[in-house]
Amino acid sequence: MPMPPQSGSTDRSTPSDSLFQFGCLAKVLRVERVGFGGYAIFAEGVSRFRVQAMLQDKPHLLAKVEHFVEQVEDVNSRDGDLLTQITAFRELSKSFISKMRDLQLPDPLIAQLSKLMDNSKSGVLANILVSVIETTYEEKLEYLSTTTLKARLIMANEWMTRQLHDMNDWLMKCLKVLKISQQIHSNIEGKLSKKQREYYLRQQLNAIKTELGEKDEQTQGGSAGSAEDEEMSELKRRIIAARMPKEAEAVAMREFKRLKKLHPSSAEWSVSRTYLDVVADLPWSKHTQDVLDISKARSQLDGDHFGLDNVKRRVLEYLSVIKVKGDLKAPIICFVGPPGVGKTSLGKSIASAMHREFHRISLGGVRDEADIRGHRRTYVGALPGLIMHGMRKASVNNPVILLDEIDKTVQSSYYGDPSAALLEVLDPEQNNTFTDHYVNMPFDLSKVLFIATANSVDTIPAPLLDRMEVIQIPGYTFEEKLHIARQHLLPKQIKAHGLEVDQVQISDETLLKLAENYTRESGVRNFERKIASVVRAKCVEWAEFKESGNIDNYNQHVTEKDLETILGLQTYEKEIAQNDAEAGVVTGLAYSGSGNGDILMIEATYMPGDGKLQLTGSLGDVIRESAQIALTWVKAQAYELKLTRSPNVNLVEHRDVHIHFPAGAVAKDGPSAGIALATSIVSLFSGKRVPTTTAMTGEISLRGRVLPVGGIKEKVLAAHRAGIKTIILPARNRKDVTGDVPETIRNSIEFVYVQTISDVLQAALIIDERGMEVSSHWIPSRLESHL
Ligand SMILES: Nc1ncnc2c1ncn2[C@@H]1O[C@H](COP(=O)(O)OP(=O)(O)OP(=O)(O)O)[C@@H](O)[C@H]1O
Repeated sequence: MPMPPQSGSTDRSTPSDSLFQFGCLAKVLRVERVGFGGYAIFAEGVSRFRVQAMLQDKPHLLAKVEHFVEQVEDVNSRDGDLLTQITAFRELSKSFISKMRDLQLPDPLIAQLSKLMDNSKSGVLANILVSVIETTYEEKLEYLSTTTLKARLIMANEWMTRQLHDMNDWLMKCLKVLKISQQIHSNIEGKLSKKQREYYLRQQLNAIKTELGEKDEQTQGGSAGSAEDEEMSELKRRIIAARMPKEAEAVAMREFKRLKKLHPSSAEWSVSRTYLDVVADLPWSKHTQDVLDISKARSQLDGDHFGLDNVKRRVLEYLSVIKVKGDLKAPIICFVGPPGVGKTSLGKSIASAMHREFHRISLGGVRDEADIRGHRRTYVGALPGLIMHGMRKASVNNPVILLDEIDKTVQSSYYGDPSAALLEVLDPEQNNTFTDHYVNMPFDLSKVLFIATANSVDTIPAPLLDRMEVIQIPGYTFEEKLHIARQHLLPKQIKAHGLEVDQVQISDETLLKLAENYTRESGVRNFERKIASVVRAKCVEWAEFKESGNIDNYNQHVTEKDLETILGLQTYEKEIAQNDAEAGVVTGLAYSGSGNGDILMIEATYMPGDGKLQLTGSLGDVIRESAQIALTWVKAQAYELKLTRSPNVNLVEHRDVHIHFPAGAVAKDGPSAGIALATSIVSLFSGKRVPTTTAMTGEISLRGRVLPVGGIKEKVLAAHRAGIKTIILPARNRKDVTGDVPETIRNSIEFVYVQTISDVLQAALIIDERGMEVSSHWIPSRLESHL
């Protein structure tokens, strides 16, 4: 039904007489309850109409009307006057926008208004603008009753020109325009977000308050009571409470002011808000009080970890220096060792010994510099890097941060070099002004105690390694594992399963068998898992007996037989000792990048051919070159080694040699198989065999010298686990054996230290074709006399 355009009609007895003859047909979009008993109606104008005849007064007005279809502007129109008016109106609209910019209205508001201007026909736009600019009531009625577009534009242009002179008063009206435009261009129902509605309502409220003179415009942003304002003041409070350095606080406050000006529904608003949240959360000045009691730290480390005496001593020295010197400008310590030897848990112990917060950052697989240093805020979904994230999590500026698996970062990828970003973090001279790309302000990391862990130093970039003090944590012997299990792992697992310590009892022999037969690792992680399986099985047993009321029949002892029932048949055995020796087969020792030692079988054979060397078993370049060197050396020494009858005969003239490293799926590399390769070739051609209980490691040079290699302790432990009785090692590795290898192992293995490959052959090839020991005298290389 048409609505009277004059809601304030005074003469109710003859309504039809007091009504204006023109009206506006409107579509009701929404009716809302406003306060007590009041309603707000949101309506969208559809078209003009004129009353032709009043048909009825009561119970409601009924009239016969004539509708006017809105005249649409036609750019091809021949009416020059109309086109002039349209152009003038468009110009005025532009001035309107630029005036709004001058008034520094929020950018999103201006953007939306210009969009509306670009997309709306001049007629529609004129209707909107005339309804909000200052016009008299009569002028409004005149506008309503004007049905031609040209006439209406003439009026709009005149009034807008008038209005533009006093644009300041328009400030609030502009907001109204925006609201109207939104209602026209979107289906209001459900489309306006809660925040948008809140924003518009608050703007209206402010306008009303300004009208009533209750408050001035400056204070409009801070109206108390509104949830959003409370949120903003809370944010401001947090920024101030963070007690940032002066410059940082100035940046944060500037951002905060910008945030206040932004529209809450804009993307920029949430970006800015998240940023301020992060910045306010960072522990700029919060820290915990260090408690550096060296004797307490010692007992904490002893209580948490068995053995590792060298490591603990070094850690205590480190802590003492911090205590005496009072700052952390000591090199960052890096624990290097195979998996499961307690590197991470040592870091935790250090943190609790110092009463500091602990946070672990896993660097495994990090390949992007931005992972460390964050993304610039201009990126969609930008976040701070791992370091700042860690600081936010730790919520104090002096935590212990463990950079786990620092050797596993991907170096120099397409996305930048993460280790380059770590250089700044780890340099005590530079890290007091670490700048994350996201936070974009310097943050002081100098109070943080960084500890790094790695499985091997080989893959740590040299500049990074240079900033760290490496502390090696080698693998454990079975005896050590037994003690760790007895003192730590078993009680820990029993407790974790809700049992009492005396409810699961395992003898030392059984525990040792568990370690020897079911695990083959340098650390104790798998061992702990197996212990957990055993305890779990006992837990089930105990629960079943309890349920059946036969708790007295529960047997807390775990025997070796039980291990087989619970864990199945033993997974590993000392297989080496039981194999038969064969010509061309030699046991080498390997040290993998993950820090584990292992035995490495080498098999050689020959067949008719023309002297080619074939190598298989996933081999890298270095190990291939070692094989070439070994073959060249053997060919050069063939006569002296009694492999050929004359010095002029080529050992492999009519033969191809094939050397294979079983476990072909496992990649192998490095020079340390050199002496084993040479020995296997000599064994192949001489028919003399190497006992299966003899293993060897060492690099060879073309002149037959044996050069030292790394990973000795790991290799020796692996050999011991595999049942090796004799190990042939380079003489220059003697110090590694005496220094690192536990005495019990040193006593159970015979070590033969060698200078040349001739020494190796002498020590290794002691079984002839008939299985009898020979004491052949190997003639040293002619070249050696020149050494
Ligand atoms: N000497 C030890 N004394 C007591 N428990 C130990 C010892 N060494 C290792 N552990 C235990 O072994 C488990 C594995 O240790 P942790 O996770 O620290 O290994 P890691 O060296 O950091 O391994 P990775 O290199 O795979 O990260 C932990 O439960 C830890 O408490």
